[in-house]
Amino acid sequence: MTQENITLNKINEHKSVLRQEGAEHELVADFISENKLAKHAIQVHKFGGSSLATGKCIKRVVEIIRKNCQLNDIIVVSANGKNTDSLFAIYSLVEQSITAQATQTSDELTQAITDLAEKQAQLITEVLNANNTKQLLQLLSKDIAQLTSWLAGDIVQHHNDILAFGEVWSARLLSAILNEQVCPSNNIDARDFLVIDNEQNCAVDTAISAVQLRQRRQFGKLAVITGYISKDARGNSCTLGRNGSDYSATIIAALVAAGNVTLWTDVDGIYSADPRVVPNARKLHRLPNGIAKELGRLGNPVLHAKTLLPLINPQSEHHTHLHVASSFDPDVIGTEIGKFGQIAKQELSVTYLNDLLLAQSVSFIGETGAKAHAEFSPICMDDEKGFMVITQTQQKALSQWLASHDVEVSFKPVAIIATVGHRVAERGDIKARFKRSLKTAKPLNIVGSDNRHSVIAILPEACSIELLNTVHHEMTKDARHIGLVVVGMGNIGQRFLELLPAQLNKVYALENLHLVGLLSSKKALINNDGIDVNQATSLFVQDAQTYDTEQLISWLSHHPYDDLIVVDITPSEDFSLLYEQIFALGIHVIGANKWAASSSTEHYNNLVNTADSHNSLWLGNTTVGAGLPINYAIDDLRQSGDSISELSGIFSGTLSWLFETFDGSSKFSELLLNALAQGITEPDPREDLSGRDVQRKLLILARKAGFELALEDIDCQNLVPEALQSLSTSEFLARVDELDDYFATALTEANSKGACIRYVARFKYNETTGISAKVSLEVLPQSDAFANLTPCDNIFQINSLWYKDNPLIIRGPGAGRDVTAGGLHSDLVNICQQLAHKKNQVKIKGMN
Ligand SMILES: Nc1ncnc2c1ncn2[C@@H]1O[C@H](COP(=O)(O)OP(=O)(O)O)[C@@H](O)[C@H]1O
Ligand SMILES: N[C@@H](CC(=O)OP(=O)(O)O)C(=O)O
Repeated sequence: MTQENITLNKINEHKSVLRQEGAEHELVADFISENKLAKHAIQVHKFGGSSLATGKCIKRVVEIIRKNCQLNDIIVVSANGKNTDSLFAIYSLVEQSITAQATQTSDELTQAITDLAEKQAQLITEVLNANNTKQLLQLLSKDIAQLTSWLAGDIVQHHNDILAFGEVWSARLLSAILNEQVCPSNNIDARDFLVIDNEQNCAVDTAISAVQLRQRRQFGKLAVITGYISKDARGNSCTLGRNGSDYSATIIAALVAAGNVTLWTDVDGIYSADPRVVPNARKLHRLPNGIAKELGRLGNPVLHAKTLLPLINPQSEHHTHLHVASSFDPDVIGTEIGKFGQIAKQELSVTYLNDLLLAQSVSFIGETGAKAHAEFSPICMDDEKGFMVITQTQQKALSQWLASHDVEVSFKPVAIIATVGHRVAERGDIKARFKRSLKTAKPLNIVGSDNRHSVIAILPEACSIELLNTVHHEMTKDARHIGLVVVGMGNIGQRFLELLPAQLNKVYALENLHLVGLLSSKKALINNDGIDVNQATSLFVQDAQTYDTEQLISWLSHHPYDDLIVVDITPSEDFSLLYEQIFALGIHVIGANKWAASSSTEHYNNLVNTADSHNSLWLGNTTVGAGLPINYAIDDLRQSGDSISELSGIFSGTLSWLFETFDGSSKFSELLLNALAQGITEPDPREDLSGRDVQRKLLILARKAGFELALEDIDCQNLVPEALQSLSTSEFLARVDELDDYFATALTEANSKGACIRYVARFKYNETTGISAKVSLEVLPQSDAFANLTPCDNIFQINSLWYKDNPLIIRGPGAGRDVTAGGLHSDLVNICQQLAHKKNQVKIKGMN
């Protein structure tokens, strides 16, 4: 949200330069016209009552504005905390006292007004400097006098004027603190520009409202506008209904063609059920417009039913993004509401509404039913059975409407619980699950909504928290969307991708895994709506774009998945240096890349700690022995209580091939060139002969086994003589026969004792002598387990408390396309299985 913004300070600087140049006039026109350029489009930020409830909250909001806004943005505010509730309560005290003619209420009323005034005064005093405090307290006391006088008069006439105080005070206070601490700001009462038809339909007169808003905004000042309130054509105060400030924000966004609306609240997004009472609710990262609209209609408090209306205008080419974020945790990515592909459409939510009425009448059948539907937009309706579910406030109007048709109606109190998701009313499997989960609630009826995005059960009693949790669990128990990013489009990367479609089809644990990123060192193809796994490589070739690390980290920081797994199939040290940032974002890594796991002790420990503290998983079975389950075996022994004392074996497929094949019948150099031609060695065979690769692998395994050591703690015999070490590859290959004498002698000597030569890795731990580790050419008896391998095979031998005299041995191909890509798939399944047991964490202020 912050990236494209110019900070207020920068704008101010820019403005003062332009002012000196006498160019302010152009700038005014520039900023105030409805600018449709994405980078400069106006952003609307709406702060709900919960975000403005206390002095501390307000200061947090000021900080969000300082960081995220520019001067032509618009702030919309709700009443501080529960002030609207208090104003409603005060109003009904007066109503009651009028009907009951009771005198006692007047004390209660005085107390309620005093409490409200004191609370507001305390907020003012807490956040403003002395001068502004004085000024705002004077205005507050004038308002309280006005409120008291309205309450003593015709309260019905002033109903909305009374309710409006909450937003008026809140906007005035926020604007004052911004003026004092951040930037010039003007406080606008929406009743000065926002004209609606009537309170029932809240249809906005956009032409007049847009012109009046333009007149009210002042160049160079950040506008703070009251939410919730408006006026009718005669200038009377109106409200947009409870929670209506969200709707105010989107109306204003449409009036100024804003690029973005952020609804700042106390929860970090929209959840699959009310997170205050459903602890396992899932955050919906990307909510399709139609589903959001249906959720608002069916009771989701974060989304007022009308919020989306101003933003979904099929005639307009302009598109405004809508976000929900938490002002208590502004850096957490919230929910984005918009147009999304298949993955976002798979999410299900559960919502409920109590205090409704089931109206039954024959005139809800057929043609009159269609008319009733158009007139009342019921929660749900069945025009064959002749019933509709409406709100209590609609009862009177519906009765009158039916009376004019001369038909009878019966009303019964009911509640609804609904499962909401893309076209769920057409999904037999979802309807069946929903029905099963409702068994004990004995619903009166279950109907699909007109827009097909919900299945609604009509309940004879209020929806209990228990029922909500049961239904939610049943509908979402399998849901967890995991994004997969594959980095490295080389030989193994390609094979990994080739195997992916079949894996996704046959492995249950991968059910909700979606390929969303493909990266080479220079290009990236990223698609949050999923990349077709059957065409991954060709789509990459066709559509990948150049990228840099900053862009990559920014995308990783904002990904919309429950979990993201990065599979690093590169040999790149540079990429391994990003692991720490990746882990810090809670992203999991499967690394075939050896750099990170064999980096310096300090770096490695940092990585492990960062991954641990952010619940990021790190698997790297293929760093050693390709697909052979050596890392898993070591992990398993450690976790089971065994302690490993020795690790040894032949860890290099290349050196295994060379020494298994070298029998003296041809020169060592001939064999080496042959291996190079077959692709058995690295392009520069010295990388294999240096022993560094084996040294790194031994370090990785020893660390896995729980020992703290560094690369330097492992003695490494370089099989390349010093004279050949610093040559270019071609120079080395031209002089490769200089290796022959050494290996011929070593082989002859070994053979004379009935032994052979092998390049062996050995790690040993002894309580008294400590750690000893080396990788070197050894002379081994022909009977040794390491002596008789199929060329290219690896062998790993573990000695431990449990495998003392007769060691545990794992042996098999230690390199190759299929086994390595297969090993990576095995890590992938393993991570997905672990994630299936992970609990969600709902972030709500006060709850965690
Ligand atoms: N499905 C849901 N997803 C997110 N929040 C929900 C949901 N259902 C209920 N809530 C609750 O709605 C509250 C937000 O209500 P709202 O009145 O919009 O707040 P604000 O004061 O910011 O306007 C949050 O505290 C949240 O706990
Ligand atoms: N203050 C009004 C309007 C509103 O939208 O408030 P909030 O954003 O706190 O839900 C109400 O309580 O209904």
